[in-house]
Amino acid sequence: MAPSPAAAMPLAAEPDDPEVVEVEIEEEEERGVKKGGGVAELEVEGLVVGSYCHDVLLRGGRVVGETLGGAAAFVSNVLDAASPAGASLAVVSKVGHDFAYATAAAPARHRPVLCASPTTSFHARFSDDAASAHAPDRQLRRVHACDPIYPADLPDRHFAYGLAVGVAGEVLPETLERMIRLCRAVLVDAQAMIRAFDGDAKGGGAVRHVALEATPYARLLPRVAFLKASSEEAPYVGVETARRRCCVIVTEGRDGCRLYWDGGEARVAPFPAVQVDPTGAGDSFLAGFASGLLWGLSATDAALLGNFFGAAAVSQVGVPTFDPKMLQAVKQILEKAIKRPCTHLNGNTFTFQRSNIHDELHKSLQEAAMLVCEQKQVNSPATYNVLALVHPGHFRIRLIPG
Ligand SMILES: Nc1ncnc2c1ncn2[C@@H]1O[C@H](COP(=O)(O)OP(=O)(O)OP(=O)(O)O)[C@@H](O)[C@H]1O
Ligand SMILES: O[C@H]1[C@H](O)[C@@H](O)[C@H](O)[C@@H](O)[C@H]1O
Repeated sequence: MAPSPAAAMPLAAEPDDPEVVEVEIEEEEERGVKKGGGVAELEVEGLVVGSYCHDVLLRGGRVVGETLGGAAAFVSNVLDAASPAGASLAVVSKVGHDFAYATAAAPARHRPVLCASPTTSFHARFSDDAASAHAPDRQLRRVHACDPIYPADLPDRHFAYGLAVGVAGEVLPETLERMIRLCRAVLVDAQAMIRAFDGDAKGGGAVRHVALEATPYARLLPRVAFLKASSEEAPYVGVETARRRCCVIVTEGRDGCRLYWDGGEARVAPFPAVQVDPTGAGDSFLAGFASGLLWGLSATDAALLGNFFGAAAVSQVGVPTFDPKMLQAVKQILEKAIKRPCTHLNGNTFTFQRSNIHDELHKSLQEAAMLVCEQKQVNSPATYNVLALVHPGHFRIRLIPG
């Protein structure tokens, strides 16, 4: 189906909510918005909720790598790198005293809350068979579960936007509800809502999916702006029902993604990548997408930025390091394409239509993506038998020699 003309997406909070009116006034005052026609650079704060974790990567029964994980780690990495000037981030994440990435050279970017329970940890068992873009590429097992994130753990202030990105059921339904009240637009990763765990008392067990409709999160969907699911998760989300309540984005691995809203849909093309580790692709996609919205792009155009950062994520093991020159090039492309360096996520509506800069933006970002691929090949002369090719100098991960 061809993308439809502009469609309107309501705010996360009800427009007649007195809290919203109050926020608008406070926001204007806090941001020093110039009145009377002056150009204003808005300051926008986002809220990311979800815990960091330890990821242990296994192949053929052997541990081949240990990395910082958790969607919040990947998401904040991209948002910090790609958001326009004036955008900042608060991250609410819980870890145990065993957390291994607090003091490393490239630590978790935002300080987590320390708990008595151990850090959430996952074992990701990769198969040797080449996975299709739509098939599961790994079996996940939760080994430990840290404490949930409660509504009271969220900061007591309002945010322009929020990302609910749990990995182990830690974003409770009541926490998501509080996020919806605090944030003007909320983006949710389906994995925060539909994961269930076969388990023992310590939280260990295989990761399964349950139907979103059967969870307490389902009633919150009409107040969510965007719901992202992988193609493996999409059947549990029920795209046809969900798209009537919010915009649903289904990521399709190396095939890019599709957006579904009430009244239209669009396919957004992928970028080239040499995949070494698929972990965090969906997280990086969601953050790239959110930063595209912050730059003022329509949802369909913003998904290009999602695909770009999804491709960048699979090119490295663990939380990726971005080349500053690549980031500069991306920001220049956006500044040139948008011609209006102001943040937009606090607008009243989102638009979905593919704009007339879509193809030009795709072409320019494709050139930046090629730079990433070429640079990677120059920097990675050695072939490591880890997940495929691995950057030997990557310091955020501990690779177990083959
Ligand atoms: N091999 C690839 N080549 C190019 N882009 C990719 C590739 N894999 C993923 N991407 C990009 O990343 C996005 C998210 O990937 P995917 O659909 O695999 O998410 P996911 O299964 O949620 O990932 P994960 O659970 O590993 O974080 C895709 O929509 C695409 O834009
Ligand atoms: O670090 C990863 C990542 O955040 C993935 O999005 C999630 O699916 C995994 O459970 C987690 O271990």
